[in-house]
Amino acid sequence: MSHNNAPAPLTTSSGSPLTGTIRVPGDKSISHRSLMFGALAVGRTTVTGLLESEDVLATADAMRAVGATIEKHDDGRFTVDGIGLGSLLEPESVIDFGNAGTGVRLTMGIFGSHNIAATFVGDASLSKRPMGRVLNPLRDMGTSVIARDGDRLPASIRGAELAMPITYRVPMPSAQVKSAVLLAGLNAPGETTVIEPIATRDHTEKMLKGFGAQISLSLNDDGERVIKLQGQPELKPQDIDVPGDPSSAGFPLVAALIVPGSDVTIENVLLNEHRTGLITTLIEMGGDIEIVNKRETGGEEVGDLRVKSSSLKGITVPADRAPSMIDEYPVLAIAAAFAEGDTFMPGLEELRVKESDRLAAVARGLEANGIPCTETEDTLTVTGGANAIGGGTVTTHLDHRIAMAFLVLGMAAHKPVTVDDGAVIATSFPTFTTLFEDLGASLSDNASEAA
Ligand SMILES: O=C(O)C1=C[C@@H](OP(=O)(O)O)[C@@H](O)[C@H](O)C1
Ligand SMILES: C=C(OP(=O)(O)O)C(=O)O
Repeated sequence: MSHNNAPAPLTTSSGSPLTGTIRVPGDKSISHRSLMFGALAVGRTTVTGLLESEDVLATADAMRAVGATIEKHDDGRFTVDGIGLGSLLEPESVIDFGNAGTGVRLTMGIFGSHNIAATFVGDASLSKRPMGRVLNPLRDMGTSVIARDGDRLPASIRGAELAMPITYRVPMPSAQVKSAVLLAGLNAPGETTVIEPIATRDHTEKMLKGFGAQISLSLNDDGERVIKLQGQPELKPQDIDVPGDPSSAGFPLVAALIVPGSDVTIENVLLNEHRTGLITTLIEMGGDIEIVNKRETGGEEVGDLRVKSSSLKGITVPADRAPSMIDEYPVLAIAAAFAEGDTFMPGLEELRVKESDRLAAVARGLEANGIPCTETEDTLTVTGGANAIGGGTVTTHLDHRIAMAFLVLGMAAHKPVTVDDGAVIATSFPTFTTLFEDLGASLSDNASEAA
């Protein structure tokens, strides 16, 4: 896991246009859930296109620790032989989730309604992140918790003998919190209700339905989403084909827009409506992005993105779009650095509790590279243009998206850009370097040589 890897500085510099056709690895959200739901089903689930990143592999280990058998086969497929809901074994040792917020929070939900004890740890980044947002509703369902001050990791839980179904209104826009409550509700007798005032990614709902759970969605009088789950279903194994991760696609997408003369096609990208905010925003900024070959696989829309370098203009990004592009703001800020005028991004409070305080990390990184920006508690404004930029070293704070976003900056900036730790990229996008080299980008792990 990334917290065990030595920091490895990485530098990018501008050079030739980016050209070619690529595929980004499988979607991280769907990959985590494929392993979790496969573990809760009785029988064999097959997963093709699983993202083999550190976060997802930590989830595989966690599911093995409660009795699932997860294997990779020669053809690249993974199989998950599930133990079945209600039959989880007690893990024999501590569960280490490394850098993975989704992994630990959803797993707390699953374990929290089983009568087992488990202790969770993570790296320095994950140990700073708030876990109360999932531990509080779990407490309401009967889970006992001992956690570090502020409900941080390390944390130990013991699930109730019989979990109580609850009705829970999610206080912040978070698919992880929604999912943790629903997953705990799976092993609670009766109906668990989650009220979601602001829509977030719906992979848990869609995939649980595919695995045979009874789950329904309606809108209440206030227009809030009401999700109802009937507890204790028998989950049936599935064959899952994981589409390309739109959050990972954001990096070649922005790189192709800002590196002059580029023409890149990214195939097989997930186009779930709760994940496409970045594409919408970049098109509004003047980006030449064509969505072709739209099709449906496994209940999800996918398509190919053809993107050519473009003159961008600054815009105001609607705050209510944030949940559909929450992980993409660091790379959007890089696009904004090349756009004419100001790009104003409101509604960013959740960025403060990601792998790093992403609002601050982005602002400091832009400043280190001579790009004017203004940060408030929950907004970022970037003043773009074609001025001399780059030349800085960016502190990544164990945050893969900060590392990748600023490496994209270096591909188009006047001077090379160095990130202090490229090893963190393995959290979500282990093929990042080779994929960009295939497109013609210039990356170097020797900062002095490149600079
Ligand atoms: O449910 C998920 O798979 C995710 C939800 C989001 O987190 P929040 O729910 O904390 O916003 C996102 O940032 C994360 O990368 C993946
Ligand atoms: C926020 C992220 O992930 P997680 O919360 O799963 O660590 C991310 O991948 O940008």
